Amino acid sequence: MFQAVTKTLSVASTTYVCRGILLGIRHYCKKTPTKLRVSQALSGADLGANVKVQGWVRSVRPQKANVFLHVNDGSSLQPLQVVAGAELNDPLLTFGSAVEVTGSLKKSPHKKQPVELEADQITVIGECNPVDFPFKIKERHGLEYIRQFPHLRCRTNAFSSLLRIRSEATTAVHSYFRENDFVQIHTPIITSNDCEGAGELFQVEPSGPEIVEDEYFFSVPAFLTVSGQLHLEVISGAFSRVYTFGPTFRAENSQSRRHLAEFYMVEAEISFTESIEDLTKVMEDMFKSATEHVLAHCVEDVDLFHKHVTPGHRVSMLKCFILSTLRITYTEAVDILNRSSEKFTFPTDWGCDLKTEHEKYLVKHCGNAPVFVTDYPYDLKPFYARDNQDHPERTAAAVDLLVPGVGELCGGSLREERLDLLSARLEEYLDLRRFGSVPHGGFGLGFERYLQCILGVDNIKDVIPFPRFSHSCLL
Ligand SMILES: NC(=O)C[C@H](N)C(=O)O
Repeated sequence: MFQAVTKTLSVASTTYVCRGILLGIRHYCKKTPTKLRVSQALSGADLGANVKVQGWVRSVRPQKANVFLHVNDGSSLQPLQVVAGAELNDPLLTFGSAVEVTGSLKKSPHKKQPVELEADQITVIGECNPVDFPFKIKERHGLEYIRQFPHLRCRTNAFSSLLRIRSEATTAVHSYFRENDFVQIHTPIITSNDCEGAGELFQVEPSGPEIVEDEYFFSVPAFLTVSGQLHLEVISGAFSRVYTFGPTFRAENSQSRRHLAEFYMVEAEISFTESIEDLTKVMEDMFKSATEHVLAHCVEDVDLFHKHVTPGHRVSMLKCFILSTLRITYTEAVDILNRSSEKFTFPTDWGCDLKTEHEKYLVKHCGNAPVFVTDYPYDLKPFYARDNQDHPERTAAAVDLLVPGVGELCGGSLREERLDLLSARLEEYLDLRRFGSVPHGGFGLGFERYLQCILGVDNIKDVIPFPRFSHSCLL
């Protein structure tokens, strides 16, 4: 069609048409700049290109002839510097406003900021009144302050770093399991069992007028899961390595800095595991591998935390990561506590539960590094933990990982696979042991506590996007 038309034109007019087309293409190219994320723009791969960047203004510095902006879109800690002629300045260009900038990417003379965007158009997409905005340009706001604004704290450097690290740590956990031949199982959120038997359950029932009184929706009482362990144990009867990583719920009426009503738990179950050391080794490897991954992939974000948000944390975090983790038995732990000159509030006799003050002391005693405590008194552990059948003290093949600043991060046990021993303890668990039962073990790791641990964050509410705890369900 195009050829047929041009054939009828004179040479001059053909040239004219071609030039027109070329100009049209150029015009079209200019009109459709490549859309880039801030991280892509900063990588320097598109120097000289006509690009469009969308994000939120992190700073505005008007000068005589120019206005300088920092724009970020959550893809990197570093914002993109935008340089525009003073004529593009606009009173609506304020800290927190959402903008779209088009222009060309240039090499910048500043070492810290190697790429900048020379703007030829800036559009304010969403206004932000800086007087009402809770964060101010040059102020460093503490985690406690920004926690009051759950809908806006992702705009701060600290929390946006946290979210990127959290995402990368999630990938790291999945990578570890994938590389080690585990199969991921989606265990249910709604369940009729209370795995731990600890009674910290949220009951699930529909709301609304259709509810028939005295009738359960599922015909039996149903709850939000407190642990995926029992479902993993079912699957581990056919798959020797399984894991799950999802939301977990505990109705603990606690406002502590280590508890949430909704948190993420990493749980694994490994068949043909015969010693607590084999299980401990998997916990240790996962912990190290995930931390190594986070350190390698989130250099700037982790640095921000260790330098500004939780200064001084780096050393102990690196220790957690580099050293192989100490192992002590519960009996040794109690000996350490009893030999110390520390005055504890709670008793430290053999058989007593280890309280936060004890865990803190043990971690300090072990050089402010993580420590695995194994072989707890049988009566302290849930019904499924394997009886070590030792004397005179009876212990269970269970292990907890204690870490600086957080206390218990991870807990696991060999599961009692011997039907006769278990039958004395719990009727319902028995069918899992009737058909091809094998020695196995598993563990659960509180993902938020892990983040607290590697970043040195004191309060668990600061490492989850939307914290839920008693009397608080904001947003
Ligand atoms: N999967 C596990 O071993 C975790 C353990 N059931 C807990 O909830 O702490």
